[in-house]
Amino acid sequence: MLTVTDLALRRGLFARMLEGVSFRVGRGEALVLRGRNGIGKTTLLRAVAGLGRIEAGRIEVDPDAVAFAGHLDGLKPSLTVAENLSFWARVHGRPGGRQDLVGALAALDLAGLEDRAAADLSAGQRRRAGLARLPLLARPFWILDEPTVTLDAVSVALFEGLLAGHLSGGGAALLSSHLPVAGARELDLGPFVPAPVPTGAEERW
Ligand SMILES: Nc1ncnc2c1ncn2[C@@H]1O[C@H](COP(=O)(O)OP(=O)(O)OP(=O)(O)O)[C@@H](O)[C@H]1O
Repeated sequence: MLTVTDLALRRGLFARMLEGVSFRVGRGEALVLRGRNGIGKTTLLRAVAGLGRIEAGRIEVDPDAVAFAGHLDGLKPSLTVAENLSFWARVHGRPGGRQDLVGALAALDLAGLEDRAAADLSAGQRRRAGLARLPLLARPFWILDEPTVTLDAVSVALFEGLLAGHLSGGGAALLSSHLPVAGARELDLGPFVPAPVPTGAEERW
């Protein structure tokens, strides 16, 4: 479902990172990116989601298969939970009527919170509202940036159940997490390797 070949990325103008990264994620698989703070996990996830610049290499994935739940929850604070989910459904070409949200709200234990403004949610509730787009959009490839941050043990178990159901239904996922994720393979992005100085630069200096 995803093939990444010899990838190098850049964030901003000067910060080059992650040279020669290659991996595949197939149906029924989850792969967790591991590495120190700042190594480039978010940058890599954003690139796979089509949100970042590729310095070298190739990313092969069907963009219409992707549902991205980023490090920030992507919720507009002044809108209610239901309005936020409706917005996300419609942006992805799905119906976003009240009835269409029921399953996703239940899956993330948000029933009863649908009319609360996102600004008034607790951190864990906000994270669950951000993750509710996954069952809502029903897309086969999930890209998740630290999905369990701020979740309590019950909510982590809820998320793991959701992920397990997604994988057993033929879906796939690429995640970053500093915590273990049940049933997932891991890719250690290793130590940061500075980019080589471009040929000829020494003479100019
Ligand atoms: N907009 C930006 N412009 C320039 N550099 C940036 C920008 N955003 C992030 N960076 C840098 O890019 C590097 C990779 O950041 P990234 O967020 O991908 O790391 P990460 O592995 O996800 O870290 P963490 O575990 O802390 O979430 C960091 O050194 C960071 O400071």
